Amino acid sequence: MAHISFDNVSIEFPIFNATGRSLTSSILKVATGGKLDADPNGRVLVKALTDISFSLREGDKVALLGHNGAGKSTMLRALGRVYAPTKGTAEIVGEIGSLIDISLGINPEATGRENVYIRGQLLGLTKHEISEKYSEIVEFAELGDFMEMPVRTYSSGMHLRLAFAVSTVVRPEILLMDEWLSVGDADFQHKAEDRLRDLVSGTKILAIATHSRELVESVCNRAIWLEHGQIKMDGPVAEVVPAYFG
Ligand SMILES: Nc1ncnc2c1ncn2[C@@H]1O[C@H](COP(=O)(O)OP(=O)(O)OP(=O)(O)O)[C@@H](O)[C@H]1O
Repeated sequence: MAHISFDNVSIEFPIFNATGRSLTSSILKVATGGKLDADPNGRVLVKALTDISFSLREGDKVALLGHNGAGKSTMLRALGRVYAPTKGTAEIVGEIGSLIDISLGINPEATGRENVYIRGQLLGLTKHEISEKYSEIVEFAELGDFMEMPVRTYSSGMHLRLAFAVSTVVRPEILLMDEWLSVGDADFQHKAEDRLRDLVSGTKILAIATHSRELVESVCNRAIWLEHGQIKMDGPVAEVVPAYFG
């Protein structure tokens, strides 16, 4: 059973070329973003997440809400095991799929076909699994003979079609998204929307960082509101969304 449990998780970034003296308050400054603090040596620390505790179980489709710098992306990266907690423990059980930065690993000098294999392997698929899904990916991306051309010859929309088609071919238990992907021209967007909805409905746990009320209300059943790296509210969409968006 896929599940996630964060117990007093904090994530801090030490900044090596800044000192506490550059902060307007020597102890703590809060503006937009996480909290800025200084360690005993006067080194600046960005406290991106502080004492975060929550658990997610199968069926949870959670929106991460919060102003710029509140900690949403850091939280997604912690959920994806990209960042380990500086303090506390994060237990993440289940196969993770990330639609954050779908172009990651795409090599402009390689052909579309070669990139399907590169990106597919980054997503955790074996060569054999990619070969099995290859025609589905090409059909979805509608790139035809361009699959044999280097990606540097693609338009930006074609590039995104390829990245989207490969990235959405996996069916993870835990799906992480940074906003709803909107790619390609009107026709492709329509197809992409259907594919994303299908992917989201098939996933066991979804975490999506977003600033869109409409998206939260149509896709999620739970919302976590982050403020300066801490949980301000965690509950059903019907409670958190009106409190956050007003
Ligand atoms: N690699 C990093 N090094 C230093 N500080 C970082 C790093 N990544 C994030 N931060 C800090 O952590 C805090 C949270 O950032 P994060 O990107 O998680 O916010 P966010 O809620 O996703 O914001 P946005 O809505 O603007 O995307 C911010 O104060 C940011 O400055």
